[in-house]
Amino acid sequence: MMHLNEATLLNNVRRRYYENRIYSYVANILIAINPYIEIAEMYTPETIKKYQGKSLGQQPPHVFAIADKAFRDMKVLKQSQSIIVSGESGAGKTESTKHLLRYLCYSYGSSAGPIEQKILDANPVLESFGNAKTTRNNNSSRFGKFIEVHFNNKFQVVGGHISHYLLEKSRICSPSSEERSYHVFYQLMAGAPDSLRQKLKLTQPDDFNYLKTGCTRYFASPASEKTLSPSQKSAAHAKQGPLKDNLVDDVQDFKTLDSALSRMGISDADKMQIYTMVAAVLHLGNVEFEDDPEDTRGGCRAKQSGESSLAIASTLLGIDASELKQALTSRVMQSSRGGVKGTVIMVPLKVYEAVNARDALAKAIYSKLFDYIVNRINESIPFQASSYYIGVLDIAGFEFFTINSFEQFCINYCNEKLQQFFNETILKFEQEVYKREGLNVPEITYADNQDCIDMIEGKTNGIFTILDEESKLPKPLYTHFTSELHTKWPNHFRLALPRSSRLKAHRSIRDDEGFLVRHFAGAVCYQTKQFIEKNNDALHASLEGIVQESSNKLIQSLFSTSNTLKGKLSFISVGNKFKTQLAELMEKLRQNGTNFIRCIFVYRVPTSLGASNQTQEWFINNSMGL
Ligand SMILES: Nc1ncnc2c1ncn2[C@@H]1O[C@H](COP(=O)(O)OP(=O)(O)OP(=O)(O)O)[C@@H](O)[C@H]1O
Repeated sequence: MMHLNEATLLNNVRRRYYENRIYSYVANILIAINPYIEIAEMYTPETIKKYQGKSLGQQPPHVFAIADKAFRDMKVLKQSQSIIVSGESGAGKTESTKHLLRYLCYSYGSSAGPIEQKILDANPVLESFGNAKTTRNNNSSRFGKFIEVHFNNKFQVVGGHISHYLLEKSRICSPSSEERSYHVFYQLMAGAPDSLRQKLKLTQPDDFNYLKTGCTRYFASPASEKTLSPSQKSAAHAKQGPLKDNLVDDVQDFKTLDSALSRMGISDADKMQIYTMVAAVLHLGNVEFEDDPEDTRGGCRAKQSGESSLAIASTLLGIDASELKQALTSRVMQSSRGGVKGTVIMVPLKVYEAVNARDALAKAIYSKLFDYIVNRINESIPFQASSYYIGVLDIAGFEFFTINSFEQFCINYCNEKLQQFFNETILKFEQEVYKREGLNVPEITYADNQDCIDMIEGKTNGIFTILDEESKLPKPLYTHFTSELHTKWPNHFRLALPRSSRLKAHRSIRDDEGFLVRHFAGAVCYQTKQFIEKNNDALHASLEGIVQESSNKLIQSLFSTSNTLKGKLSFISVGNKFKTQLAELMEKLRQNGTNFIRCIFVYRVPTSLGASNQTQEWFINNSMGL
């Protein structure tokens, strides 16, 4: 390109996109535009063959070329490789990841032998439990992942390993109105055989509090729709028909999930335990609470209308119904004087506290189930003698909404770390090459974001540390945490009060209810209201106690390792866990060779504008999240 700037680059990829050439290179970085249609011949076995052993540039730009480059670099440099796939939600990261894995397994495995098949089988399973319909993407991954494909010293695929990050938990109890919870809930209701649905007492999405706040329609093709009986459909589904997507079909996807689980070596009995836990979460959500007029201390009781749900949930969870009821409506406290444990007292919970306890239990069950599923996948793709691996990182890009909470804070922190890594790898490296070759290229300046990272993760006054300290107080308060933050970082360029936001909606947030971080990609204003709850992975002791004694072996084992401090509210820091996981990931990335893929999402031009100057303007303003 004669003139290289954002506008010419954008125009170039746009013109290529209109010719179905969705891939372009900027140096070694692949730009991938989501085509939203199947492009003929794009990913066929013949196309795979064309890229095998070819240097970048010998064939048109392609995600396969990056996979092959990683493979060749691994072989020649004798070094493990990473492929970092970035982009906003819906940009095509997960689809690119799947193509990369398919390419590696087909090209350098024993032509999709059992191990390769199991690596590929991980995708439908992960998607059932970790993906959901959002307003931006019908199949949005609500967790980050680093998938390693391991090779032996002959450079053949021998196994794999998946690490996962930050499953979005708020979705489990309250998906927002246009969105859905995790696919598996709908897949079970739409696609499981009658006998299984009856056993699990699964009816239709409207019947469950945890689903009915969101969209209750299934994804179904015309053929799948015909298999659904009226009793399986929600009112919205019956009225408006199914949601349609070429890649998502709840009826079909249940069958795919079930057979993928079997191929992974999960027995019918273990599958039953998995499905049971999924159903238990839904029934638990139907247990509701009201003030107890007989309790003088302002406690609550379970509503009569939810008794049958309580009974079903307890049966499925393998715990006694009355014990579950008690653990949801009260918690155990043990007074300690002078280090000696005193009497045990039952503290009644208020309605909102019982609701929080119930939701915390549901989230804990589901997220532990997700951990278990990933562990089982990893057990199914073991390797003894791995020499090197190629790891593909598929993790959410920078997020900036009107309301930004703890999840956005963690994701944006992760993106700060990845941006720093990108700066180190690409920009520093390029400049070293220019210098070495004596090219007179002016030095490229870029904003160093170490100060932002330090402010977030620093051991003494980092935001995560301040949050953890607040969480350990007897009565943690988000307003106190927020004030502490502003006090400890009064004049830092990266941290400001919400009122300094350019957005009107943020300027009305009180000083002790939010903070603004000037990230590398822009300023984001965070609302701290739920930071303390979202940063705590612990259940209160009474609840933890009863699930640990469940007669359901899977539930018992999943909760057995938890470190409950008997008689006290324990605290398990989500932020700290993420920080540690991310440090491990960055360490791996730094040791490996690196390849970058940047996915871009193209908004479709409203057809109402037609071919006009307005369309052109719309496109320039809205088209690509570069
Ligand atoms: N290469 C492709 N060819 C055809 N369609 C694609 C391609 N890549 C993505 N899509 C379409 O775009 C949708 C969104 O892609 P994908 O799920 O990969 O996005 P993502 O970046 O992983 O989003 P999220 O962060 O929400 O998980 C897919 O479900 C598919 O319909």
